[in-house]
Amino acid sequence: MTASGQFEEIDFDVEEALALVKEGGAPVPDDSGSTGASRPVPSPAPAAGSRKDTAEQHTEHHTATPWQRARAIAGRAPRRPDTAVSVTLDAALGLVLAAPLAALSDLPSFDTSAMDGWAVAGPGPWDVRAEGVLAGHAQPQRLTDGEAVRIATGARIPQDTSAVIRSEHGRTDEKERLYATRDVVHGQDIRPRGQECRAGDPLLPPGTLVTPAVLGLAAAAGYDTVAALPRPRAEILVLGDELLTEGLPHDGLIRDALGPMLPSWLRALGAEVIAVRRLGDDAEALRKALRRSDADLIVTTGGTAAGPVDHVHPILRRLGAELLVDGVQVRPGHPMLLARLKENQHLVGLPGNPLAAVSGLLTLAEPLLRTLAGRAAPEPYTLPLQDSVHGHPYDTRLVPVVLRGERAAPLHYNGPAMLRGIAVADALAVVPPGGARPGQELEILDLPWAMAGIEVCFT
Ligand SMILES: Nc1nc2c(c(=O)[nH]1)N[C@H]1C(S)=C(S)[C@@H](COP(=O)(O)OP(=O)(O)OC[C@H]3O[C@@H](n4cnc5c(N)ncnc54)[C@H](O)[C@@H]3O)O[C@H]1N2
Ligand code: MOO
Repeated sequence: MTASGQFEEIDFDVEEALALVKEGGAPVPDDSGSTGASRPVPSPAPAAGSRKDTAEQHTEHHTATPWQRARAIAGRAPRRPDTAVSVTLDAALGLVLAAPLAALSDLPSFDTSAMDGWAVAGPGPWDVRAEGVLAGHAQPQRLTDGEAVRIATGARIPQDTSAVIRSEHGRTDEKERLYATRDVVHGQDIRPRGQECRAGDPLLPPGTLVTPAVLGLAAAAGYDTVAALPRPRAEILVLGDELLTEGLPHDGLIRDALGPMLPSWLRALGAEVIAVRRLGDDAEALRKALRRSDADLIVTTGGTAAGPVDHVHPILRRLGAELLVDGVQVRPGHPMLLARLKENQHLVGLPGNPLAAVSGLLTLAEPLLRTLAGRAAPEPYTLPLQDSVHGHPYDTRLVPVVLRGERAAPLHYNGPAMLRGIAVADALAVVPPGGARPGQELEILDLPWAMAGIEVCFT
């Protein structure tokens, strides 16, 4: 069935009909000179004479967004307001704090011994008490001058203690009298209550990424749950009749490489993947899936070009979606697209060629998910290139590289349909139009397991 055949056969609902009526005359959102790419989805094949601006629309349709600008547009997606959730510590890793983390108690919450040894009072030698003090025990009896008590690291300091002597810096005689083998400084090896913070002290601002260390700090400061921004919810729609989910390729059919790859890739970028659906090349199934989805981000694979079964553009148009990015000046992956389906719902259309899809993930999905999850952009960095890389005459290239010492070595097997290069890569190098020579500094995009690997392990 052709795309246009499907177009006529399927029934319209009111919103879709309105979207079509508005087509060509739909309001072009004010991009304030910032995106230069925000526009209604143009018709792939407008009827002759139906629009005066056909030629202009056609030209615009083929105006791809520069790579940096496409990333910036994706990174400006508005977050749902007031979406903070209370999350138990074991589920908070990789999220971003939605509220300041203030200490719920003093840290430490009591004067505590920093070392195993003796707590002593006054000048030595000291009589050592029969019973020692261990961590987690109730408040020990106060010391009197000339008295010592064996004490464990983390145990409560008895009142009137003047110092702690480490076990290796003291010796006892047969009468249990303690002698210091080094000078004793008043207060040594005692961690006073509130040394790190007082109850109410601000510890971390909102927007902090919850790392393993943040979980430890939150627990130490008395938290069972934290207020965090939820993971953006992503749904994956895999398009293509030619895809097999198991076994060897045969008879023109190929294995689906994206269905197995995308969920963990999106998780690594901070998303919660709520569904993976295989829709074949069925325009109506795509339309229904888009209408039904309540995901924050829908990722489609394939069908972005202008072939007879490339349904993404026509269906977005039918649904009245707003194309924010329609093609990007990047290789591979130039047919990638970003659309707003409705308020707080975006679609990233990844090209079907697998490395082109990776390029789309890092160009559009990464900044979008980062913004939705409230995470800050990583600090950009460059590395010198080890060997020369051919460039595209006009477009940016993303080339898989391994990081060797202080250099980025480009990998072979970097064609749009190939995954051999990226499978052993540490990162992608951003190659400017025209190419790059050995020693040239190139921007490096880390792969998400290097950038935010904690999410990969824990979701
Ligand atoms: N006339 C033109 N044709 C094409 C152009 C162009 O500019 N003009 N661009 C080419 C480029 S570049 C790409 S990339 C593709 C993008 O095509 P689609 O997004 O429509 O993707 P498909 O046609 O569905 O598939 C392309 C290719 O990838 C294979 N594929 C698809 N899905 C998967 C999957 N899940 N796992 C593995 N491989 C997949 C599919 O079989 C095709 O071989 O368009 C070019 N054409
Ligand atoms: O996106 Mo295509 O080559 O650039 O595969």
